[in-house]
Amino acid sequence: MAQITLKNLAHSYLPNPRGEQDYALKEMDHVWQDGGAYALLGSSGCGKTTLLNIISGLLRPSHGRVFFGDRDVTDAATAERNIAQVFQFPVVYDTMTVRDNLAFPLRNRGQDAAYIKRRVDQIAQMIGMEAMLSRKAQGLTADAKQKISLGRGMVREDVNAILFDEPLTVIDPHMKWELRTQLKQLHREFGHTMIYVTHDQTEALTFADKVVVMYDGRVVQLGTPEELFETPAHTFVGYFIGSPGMNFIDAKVAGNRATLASGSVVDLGADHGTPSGRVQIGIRPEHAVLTAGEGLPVAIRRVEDVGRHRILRAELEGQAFNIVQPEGLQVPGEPRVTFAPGKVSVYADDWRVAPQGRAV
Ligand SMILES: Nc1ncnc2c1ncn2[C@@H]1O[C@H](COP(=O)(O)OP(=O)(O)OP(=O)(O)O)[C@@H](O)[C@H]1O
Repeated sequence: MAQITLKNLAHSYLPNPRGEQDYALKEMDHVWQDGGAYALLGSSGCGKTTLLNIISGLLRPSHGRVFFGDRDVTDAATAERNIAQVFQFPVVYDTMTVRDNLAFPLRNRGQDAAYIKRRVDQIAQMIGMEAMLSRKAQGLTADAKQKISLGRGMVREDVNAILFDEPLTVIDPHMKWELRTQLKQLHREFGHTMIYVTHDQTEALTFADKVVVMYDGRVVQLGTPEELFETPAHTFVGYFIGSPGMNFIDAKVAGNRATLASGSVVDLGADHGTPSGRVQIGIRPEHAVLTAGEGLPVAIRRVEDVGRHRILRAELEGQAFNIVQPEGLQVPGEPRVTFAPGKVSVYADDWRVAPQGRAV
């Protein structure tokens, strides 16, 4: 296992990139701790696969270096990096049995037969395929084949890292949840460095200890699921994490006061200085509270009942604004909204402005 370090890494697919816009990955410095379970999360085209391919050695970065531990592997081929990979679609040998497919990486490295049997049985149990070990892979469903790919990716205990690129795309929803839980269990047991690429926040937040959020070729935040929820470092994180995402309202900020376009003032609870650029305040729908008396006037456009709570689709200051209301509460006749103290974030040109005296 190894710590993975990216130094001044950047990548452009163009031979002569002219500016930042020509880079699929903008310059980044980044450390993936040995034994960490990371999810790499972001919408389509933000550079997740590019980054994963650079780590695995399928792609050579146009700038910067990649280290596994102290070793510079930038020019090392995938085979030399001692990693396991699981891709979006199954890669299995149809003519082999399920057992032989799972055993393949171990046999390749000359492990002894008793160990191989023990390890394959353990992995087969994890992916729920003990009963199929003697079957040929041919004719199995795509779902079953992908489980074999996952199992084969995890069968070796001595790899530097396991890289997963959207591995559950073809798996049915119920099994997805089960496999994710088992992957997490496996991580706890064996402590592999795992990097899991996905554009699905549920997948990322349930699998990973640390989530790396990418946007437009950059890592915009690396944090625990709780940090991403409570203190999004970038408006994209606020918008992407949560359901619905964070609300943003244009404002002017001075000290602990945010003044909105209508002249209404929101108390920020802490000094935020006088940020410049496009300044917005960000409020999670869960941190907005409907009242009948105090607060800002809000118009409720639609109510969606989603089980334990309701989502109120509203309008505040002429902009769309979502409120999550606990079950059992009523919408007042002339609704107003207040924000939970200390739960209003400030953004300047999309980046979070930390309250003074506190880290981001
Ligand atoms: N081989 C390539 N040649 C040229 N441009 C590419 C190539 N592969 C990816 N790109 C571009 O690089 C950017 C990042 O793509 P990448 O596949 O890394 O994103 P992604 O986040 O993995 O997206 P997805 O979730 O859709 O796979 C995109 O603008 C994409 O069009």
